[in-house]
Amino acid sequence: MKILSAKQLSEADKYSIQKENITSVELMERAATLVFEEIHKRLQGAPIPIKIFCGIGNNGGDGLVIARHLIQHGYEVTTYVVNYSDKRSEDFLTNYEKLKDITNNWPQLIKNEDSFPDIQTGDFVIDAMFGIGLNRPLENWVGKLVEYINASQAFTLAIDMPSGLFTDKGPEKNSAIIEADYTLSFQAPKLVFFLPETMDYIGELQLLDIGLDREFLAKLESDIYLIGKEEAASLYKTRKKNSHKGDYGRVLIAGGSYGKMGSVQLTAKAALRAGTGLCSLYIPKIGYQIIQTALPEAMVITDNEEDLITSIPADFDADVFCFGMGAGTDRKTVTAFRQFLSEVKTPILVDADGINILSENKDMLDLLPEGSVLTPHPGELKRLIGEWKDNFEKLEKTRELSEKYKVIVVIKGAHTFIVNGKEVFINTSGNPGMATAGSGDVLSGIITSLMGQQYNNVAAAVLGVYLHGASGDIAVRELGYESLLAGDIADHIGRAIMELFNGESIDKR
Ligand SMILES: NC(=O)C1=CN([C@@H]2O[C@H](COP(=O)(O)OP(=O)(O)OC[C@H]3O[C@@H](n4cnc5c(N)ncnc54)[C@H](OP(=O)(O)O)[C@@H]3O)[C@@H](O)[C@H]2O)[C@@H](O)CC1
Ligand SMILES: Nc1ncnc2c1ncn2[C@@H]1O[C@H](COP(=O)(O)OP(=O)(O)O)[C@@H](O)[C@H]1O
Ligand SMILES: [K+]
Repeated sequence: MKILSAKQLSEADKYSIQKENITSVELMERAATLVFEEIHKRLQGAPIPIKIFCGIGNNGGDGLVIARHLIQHGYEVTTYVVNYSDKRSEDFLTNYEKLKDITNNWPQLIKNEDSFPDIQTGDFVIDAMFGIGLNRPLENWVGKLVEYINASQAFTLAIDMPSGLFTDKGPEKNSAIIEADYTLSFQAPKLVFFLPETMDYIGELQLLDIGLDREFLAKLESDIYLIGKEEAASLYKTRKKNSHKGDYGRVLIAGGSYGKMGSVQLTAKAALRAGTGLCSLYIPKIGYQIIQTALPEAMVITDNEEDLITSIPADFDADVFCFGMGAGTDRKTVTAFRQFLSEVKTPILVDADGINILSENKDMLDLLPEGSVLTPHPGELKRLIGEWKDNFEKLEKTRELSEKYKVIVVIKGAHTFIVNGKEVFINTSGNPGMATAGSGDVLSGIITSLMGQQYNNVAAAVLGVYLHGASGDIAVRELGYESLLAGDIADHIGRAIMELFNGESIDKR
């Protein structure tokens, strides 16, 4: 699904109005009625005090429509107009009159701090103050009102987006933003819903299809895509009955050092679970017995050195190489990686200490084969691209790095971002149970495995990240967040692949 900007969404509104030959107030009625239906479905007429805070633009207009329907269905509603200026939008005014026509309980005006209403913890607050039209931070008493609502602890539903949040840029420091428990957003997801610094304001997210023109939406250009089950399933390649292990990739995973052999073991296990035909590991001598015992399906080659890696065989017959987990940054390992990069021809996946080595030796970035994949967590990314002022800048700097070195960068996080030049894919699977040691190693194994199975490298990264999160989601249902181990993520990859197709076994499709 495409992520659209505020400008594109307004254009889509305008186009759809023209094409369908409806008025903008009719579109508002349609959108806000959908919101009302969602609320009604859940509340089922419950006598909960509902307090709707409306701005004076079209987001406020939505709030007035929602108020009208709720009142007509017998709910206990108080409507407030946050009267920050006299410039009321036409559609707001139309719905203001319509609301006055059906109730004597007219909207109350809020004009300063003295007119803030009482809000109880058990109230249901609807935030219809500002949507995609916000163009500057909320100030003075309007900002204070937002903080007052947040402090109330009442359940808060944001319409289209939490008030105070911009659609296409990061918030200014200390600005007032509604901390929603739930956001019902129109038509398309907005980028800020997924960025680390703003995602917490959204609460749970639900998108409402308000029926904007499909052809127009399809033609809108966007480089940013949201990846869910449907998108992931479309990337999946079925297996042929007439095939053998050589068809599913020869993988070489190089890494590990004294005390860190678990990392490569997790990567190799994940690669095998994700379908790799032949998996070999290149590790220091110390790891030989550990790996052979823990993972009999993998083959092992050892370095001459006992505790760390001092060479990596670039001439090994592999479709894809993976380097970095648990490898350390000893001078000898840096030299080995440099030598390997100067010889290797196929794209590689670089994680963890591999990325740290690149950060400390930036000239080595030039040696990365085109289409290689880097999988930094934010700390590793910072070492690679330097500090950023907000997540929009982080994304821009990552795009520059990706374009300059022709590599795919996977920024790991609660929502992992896969950056391929200008293109960005945002993952939606995964859960906080996955914030556990080694889960990044498992991700590297899955992506490497798919690269080896002849997925193109971008598809491997996108599908790999989705499957990693989906495996974690399945494992957590059995184990709970706290108990989830990285190895459990690896163990559930098969189920995650099957769930792409609603649980059907897919090997004979
Ligand atoms: N047909 C459609 O288009 C549909 C639209 N829909 C709905 O419309 C919403 C967009 O509506 P919108 O464009 O009217 O913008 P909105 O978010 O209400 O705010 C604009 C107002 O805020 C003001 N303002 C801005 N920043 C401010 C600040 N910091 N402090 C104070 N004031 C500030 C700004 O004033 P100005 O900058 O001109 O002074 C203006 O008055 C969208 O999110 C969705 O909910 C749906 O019904 C579907 C159909
Ligand atoms: N809250 C979360 N929601 C979803 N995924 C998460 C969450 N926390 C961590 N993850 C995922 O877990 C992995 C952690 O990777 P990383 O930080 O490299 O861990 P490690 O180095 O211990 O292997 C990433 O893929 C990340 O996306
Ligand atoms: K809002």
